[in-house]
Amino acid sequence: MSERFGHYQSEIYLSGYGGTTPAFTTDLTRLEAVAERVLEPGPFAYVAGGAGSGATSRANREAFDRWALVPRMLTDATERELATTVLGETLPAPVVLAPVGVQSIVHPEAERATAKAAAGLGLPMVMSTASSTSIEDVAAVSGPGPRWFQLYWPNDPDVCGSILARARAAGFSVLVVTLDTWSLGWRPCDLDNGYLPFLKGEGTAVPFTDPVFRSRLESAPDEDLAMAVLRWISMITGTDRDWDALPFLREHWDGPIVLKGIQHVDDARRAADAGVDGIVVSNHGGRQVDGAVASLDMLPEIATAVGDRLDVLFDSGVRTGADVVKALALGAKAVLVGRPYVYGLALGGEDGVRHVLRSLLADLDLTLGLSGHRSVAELGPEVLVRR
Ligand SMILES: Cc1cc2nc3c(=O)[nH]c(=O)nc-3n(C[C@H](O)[C@H](O)[C@H](O)COP(=O)(O)O)c2cc1C
Ligand SMILES: CCCCC(=O)C(=O)O
Repeated sequence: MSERFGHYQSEIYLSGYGGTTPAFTTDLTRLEAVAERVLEPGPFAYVAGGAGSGATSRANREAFDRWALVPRMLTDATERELATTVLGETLPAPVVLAPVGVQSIVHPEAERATAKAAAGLGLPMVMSTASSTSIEDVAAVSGPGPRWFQLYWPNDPDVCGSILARARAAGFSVLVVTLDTWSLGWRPCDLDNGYLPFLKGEGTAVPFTDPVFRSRLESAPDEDLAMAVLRWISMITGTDRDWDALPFLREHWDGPIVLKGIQHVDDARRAADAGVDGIVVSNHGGRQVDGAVASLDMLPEIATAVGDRLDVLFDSGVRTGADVVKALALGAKAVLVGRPYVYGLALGGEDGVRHVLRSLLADLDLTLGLSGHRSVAELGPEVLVRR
């Protein structure tokens, strides 16, 4: 265990057993229920909800239960190493904060609080294009560690270029391009509440602070919010692209490029052929296609096919240390975590995000060690059995 996480672990773990109760649960599978008590129905459903019947979100969790760890004994796992290298950068643990937009709907400090908590732990936060905070304001509170920026790809090339240039200038090095949300999925959970945060101007800080986007408007956003919002929504939704569009990104980004939302092995191969640096095997936490395959079920085949050509990352359904171990054993270099830290933000702002991340890291560290492994690099499919 590295010094860094040894400290987090002992503080949480020993204080818990010593009778000091945490501000809220250390069981990240219970966070949704706990956060529901503090959030308004609209924002809660927006965060917790999934596409359609919710089948994909459920499938994501069930897929983890079909794999089981087989602990090994007497392996001298007293000291564990969680650090790993992703996209050429060393991360203190194989955990990344997934891009989550509109964080102001759960806490006024929004992405600032999340960025500070991530920076304190040295973990990358992927800043969303749909953030409630501008690129420059997030950068100002980010730590010295790697900064990742997520792109919802505007169909106006000059606006896109301007946003990417700002992200580069603000020190973001990795570009994560989300492919699976070129339109919002069918989400009855939000339709039934009549709640879509963007229509209220939430999650528009990036375009509204962008000079090229603003030059496209007849009136400034504070004079005609509805028109500015509609202009933005029509730029980032409704346009699907094809593989021939990718060179545009290379022309406008000189760092690593990661494609998020890959589920089919042929798409993973195509991404590798296109020369991208990484992919996120993800179904957007079940928010886009109802009835889709669990993201974890596609990971082994994809990692086997392209893991030697690019970095394979994973998200959708990660809630526990064991989940992280399973995803790494099945070929992911690191996992992204979404809803759990958003619930932490809702429940306690920056401290709440930190509590969630530290709980996950402590659980990961203990699960790794008690299963008989000294480092995340040792994990492979042989540490699991299929139930
Ligand atoms: C409220 C919310 C907002 C999200 N916003 C974005 C976004 O702006 N960009 C993006 O690429 N993914 C977005 N996602 C998807 C996450 O990046 C991630 O794929 C997903 O949450 C992972 O699943 P999990 O929540 O089960 O961990 C969002 C997810 C949630 C819950
Ligand atoms: C344009 C969609 C942004 C938010 C998002 O990705 C989600 O709600 O899942």
